[in-house]
Amino acid sequence: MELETVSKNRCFGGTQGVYRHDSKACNGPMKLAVYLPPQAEQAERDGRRLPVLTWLSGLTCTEENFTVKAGAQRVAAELGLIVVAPDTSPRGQNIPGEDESYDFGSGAGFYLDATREPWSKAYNMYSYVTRELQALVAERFPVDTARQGIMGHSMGGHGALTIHLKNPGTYRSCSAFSPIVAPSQVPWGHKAFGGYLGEDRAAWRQYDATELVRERPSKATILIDQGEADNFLSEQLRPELFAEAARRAGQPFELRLQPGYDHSYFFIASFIEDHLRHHAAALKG
Ligand SMILES: N[C@@H](CCC(=O)N[C@@H](CS)C(=O)NCC(=O)O)C(=O)O
Repeated sequence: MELETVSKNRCFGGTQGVYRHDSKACNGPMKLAVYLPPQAEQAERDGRRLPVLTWLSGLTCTEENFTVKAGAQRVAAELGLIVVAPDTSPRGQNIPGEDESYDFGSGAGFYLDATREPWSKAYNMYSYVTRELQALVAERFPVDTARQGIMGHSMGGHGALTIHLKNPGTYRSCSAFSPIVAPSQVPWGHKAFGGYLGEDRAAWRQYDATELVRERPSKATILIDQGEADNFLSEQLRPELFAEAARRAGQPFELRLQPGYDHSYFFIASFIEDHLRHHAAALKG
């Protein structure tokens, strides 16, 4: 698969890269950021492979927000983790309404495969992340596909939880910041799922972490951080709904409520180290 280099910068002894490629699932060019820790060069020479984490960002983000704001590289370098951060939606599809709101269309792919026209021709972020990006990264970087984790923020926290619960053998570790845990029950989810999937609520269940955890809890311990001063907490995020369903289903998890923290990347930067260590420990060996 072709991968065009947009930029490359030395960072904590490794390399922060940004790349572009043509995506089938998203019907056009997609960008992604990949951090290679310093261990990657030696690993490539020795034919060894490193664990990889996929980060999924939230509404309005591109591959850039996490890369420049979370400060994940220092600890990823220490732990020898490759970190991949894709864009959050297809771009430039010329679909009416695509760029009208921050919570639908561009920047708001919701990590699902749309079934409604015209969105279904491009808005296939679930297949993009779990198949196309997966294959591309495995082909182009020294990643150990048996040691993969997934994490994300807000809409990307929803993506991380649902993708882990649907593919626990591939994405073996999971964590989330301020995730949308029950999209079927909150306004962001109603708008996105209604628009991409239609009004048949049965079709929504496969992309709702609170529904999924009831039916198929995983064995991994899911780490969730949530700021208590997050403006979206009570209307859109509602982590208690997931916690209750997870408890009943026997899903191991740790939900940490962090006093004073809001929804921003300042919150993510404050706790990203814990998340990276959580994944590294789960993917060890
Ligand atoms: N634009 C929206 C909020 C969007 C928002 O908070 N996006 C979060 C993810 S849900 C984000 O990460 N924004 C980009 C950033 O902070 O760099 C609003 O003003 O209500």
